Amino acid sequence: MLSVRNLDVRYGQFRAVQDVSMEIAQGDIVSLIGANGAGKSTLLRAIAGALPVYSGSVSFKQQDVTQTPSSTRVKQGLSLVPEGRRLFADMTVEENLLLGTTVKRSGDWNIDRIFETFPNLVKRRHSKTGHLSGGEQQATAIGRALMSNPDLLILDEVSLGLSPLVVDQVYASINSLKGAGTTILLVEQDLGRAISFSQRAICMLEGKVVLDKPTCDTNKEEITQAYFGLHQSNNQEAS
Ligand SMILES: Nc1ncnc2c1ncn2[C@@H]1O[C@H](COP(=O)(O)OP(=O)(O)OP(=O)(O)O)[C@@H](O)[C@H]1O
Repeated sequence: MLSVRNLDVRYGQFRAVQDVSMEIAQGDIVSLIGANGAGKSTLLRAIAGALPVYSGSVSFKQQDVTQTPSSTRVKQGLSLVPEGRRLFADMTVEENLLLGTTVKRSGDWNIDRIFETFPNLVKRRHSKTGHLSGGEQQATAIGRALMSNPDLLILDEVSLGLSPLVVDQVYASINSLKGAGTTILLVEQDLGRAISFSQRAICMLEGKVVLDKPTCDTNKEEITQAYFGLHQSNNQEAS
């Protein structure tokens, strides 16, 4: 589904993402973990085409998309829910959701199914998103991405700014996507949740991937070590 090879992304001279490679297969659920500033958002934005790549490549469904505009990647089935949600505050929930259909990809997602998946949005259907709670905004942002019927859904910090209860609700909704076969790459800071929700954990430190393992083969301690740089090399077995 996604193949990232030796990716470098820079802000001026600063290498925010350094020599990152990863392969994500169809149906994989992958959590991206790392401290503030580790390069997670930069990597996700580069994969989605929102940031130019300095070197390396991104392939999506066997096609090199390294130089492809983000709008074309959405049409191809790659959708990013960015950190901070980026909704149109003066438009209603329904209007924001309908924006997701402008790419006209066929699939099972339509506005009725979004409201079934996120029942907390039903009563807010005609409210401007600027007036919504954080959880409602997050659900709208995820719903808008789903309206494009993505094959790969990338979620940057779904839990950011939400209360634990609302995070549970958002995850319960995302959980229903697993059954639908959608491939998901998400940033999750809660290691327990990352391990229980996803099949694979990728940890970044200072722009590099320092751990990439199936969650059944790792644990909180090993990921914590990688997170703080106590883990020496990628894919190193815990001793
Ligand atoms: N527009 C920018 N210009 C210059 N440097 C930037 C820019 N955006 C991010 N950076 C730097 O790049 C590095 C990686 O940032 P990035 O936002 O990708 O990290 P992150 O892992 O997503 O962090 P967080 O969890 O805080 O969102 C940081 O050192 C950050 O300061």
